[in-house]
Amino acid sequence: MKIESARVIVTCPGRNFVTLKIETDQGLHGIGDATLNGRELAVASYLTDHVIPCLIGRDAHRIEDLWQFLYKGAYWRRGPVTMAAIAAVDTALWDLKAKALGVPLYQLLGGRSRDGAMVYAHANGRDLAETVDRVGEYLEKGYKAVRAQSGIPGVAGVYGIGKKDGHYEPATKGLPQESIWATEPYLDFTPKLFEALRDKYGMGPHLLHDVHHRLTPIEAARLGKSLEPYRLFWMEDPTPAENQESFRLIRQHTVTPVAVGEVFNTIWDCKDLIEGQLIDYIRASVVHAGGITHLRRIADLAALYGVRTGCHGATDMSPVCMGAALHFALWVPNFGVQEHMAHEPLTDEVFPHAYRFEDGYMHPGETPGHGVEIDETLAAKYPYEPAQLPVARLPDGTLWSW
Ligand SMILES: O=C(O)C(=O)C[C@H](O)[C@H](O)CO
Ligand SMILES: [Mg+2]
Repeated sequence: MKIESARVIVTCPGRNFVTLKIETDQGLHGIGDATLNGRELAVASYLTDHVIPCLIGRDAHRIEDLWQFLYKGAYWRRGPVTMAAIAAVDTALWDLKAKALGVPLYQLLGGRSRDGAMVYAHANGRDLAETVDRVGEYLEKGYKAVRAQSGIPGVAGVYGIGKKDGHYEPATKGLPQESIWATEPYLDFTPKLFEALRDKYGMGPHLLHDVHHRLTPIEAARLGKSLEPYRLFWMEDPTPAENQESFRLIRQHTVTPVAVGEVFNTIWDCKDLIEGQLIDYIRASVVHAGGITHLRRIADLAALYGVRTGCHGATDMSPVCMGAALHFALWVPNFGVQEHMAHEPLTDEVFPHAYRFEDGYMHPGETPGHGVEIDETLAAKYPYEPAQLPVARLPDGTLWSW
C-alpha cells in the first residue's frame, strides 16, 4: 500500500486544528492530529515543507520504519513541533493499517484490556460554591472522575476558569492575554475547595486538580500535604518539570499522587521521573508525544514502575487525537484515566467520530481505523484564526509560568 498523496488541513471550527490526511494507491486514507495550541502553523509548515515530500511513494504499512526515519532522519530530534508532526504521520498510518485490515485500531495494539476508558470531566466555577455545583452536575451526568478548578476571591488570573457558560478555552484570538496570579491566596483556598467537595459528595468520586506548573517545589509539597485528607486522584503539574529533581522534594513531603507530562514530547522527558518513581500518572498524549508508536513505548516503561497513564485530552487536541487516545486507552494495560473536555458541537460536526460517552466511560467504537474523519468541505468554511495562549505575571509584574 503506497502513499500517493498527503496534505495538511488547517481549520478553525471554534478553535484551530491541524490535521494530516494521507491517501494511498488503494483508495484508502488515514488522518492524524498535528495541533500544537498557539503554534499551529509551525507544525503545518514542518509537515508540508519537510515531511510530506519524504512520504510520497513509501509503503504505508511500515509504520515503525517511517517513525524512525522521521525521528532519526531529521537530525534535530525531539521538541513539540517535530514530535507533533511525527505524531500526525504515525496516527494516520495506524488509522490506515487498521482500515486496510478492516479492524478497529485497538485490535492492532493487542485488543481490549477493559470494557471502556474512565474519563474525567472539567468542572470550573467563578467561586467555591459555583465549582461545587459544577462538580455535582458532572457527577449527575455519570462521570466517576472530575477535575475541579475554582476562581479565588481577589485573584484575577486563576488557571482553568471559564469565561462564559463554564466553558474553558485558554487560547484567545490575537496576541497573548496577560493575567495576574498570586500563589498565597491559592494555597489557602484550594484545601477549602476540596474539603467542601468531600463534605458534599463524600469520598466516592475521584477528584482531580491541575496546578498548571504555577508553584515552586516547596509550595507544591505544601499543597500536596494540605490536600491529603481529601484523597485526590491526582495533583497535576504541581511545579514546572524542567528540573525533575523538584519532584523528589515534593515526594518527600506528601502522598498526594502526582501527574505530569502534558508538555512532554518523548520518552526522554519522562524517563527519570518514571524510573525514580517520582510520579504516579504520565500525561503524555498521542499528538504531542510522537503518536501511538512512541506513546506505547512510554506506557511500557511506566508499567515497570507502577506508573499509570492519564493522557492529556483538552479541547486543543482534536477529535482525531481523542479517537486515537481512546483506542490506546482500551488497550494499554497500565491505564489510569483519560482526560475528556467535550469539544464544541461545531468541532464535532467537522470531525465526525465513532467514540461515545456512557456512564463515566468512553468507548472508541468498532469502526475500522480510529473512527474519526474530517469533513473537508465543512472544514474549509472555517479558516485559520491566529490565537495564542495567555501568560501569567505575579502581582509585582514578574513573568510567571502560566
Ligand atoms: O487539560 C489540561 O490539563 C491542561 O492543562 C490544558 C492546557 O492548558 C492546554 O492544553 C494548553 O494548550
Ligand atoms: Mg494540565
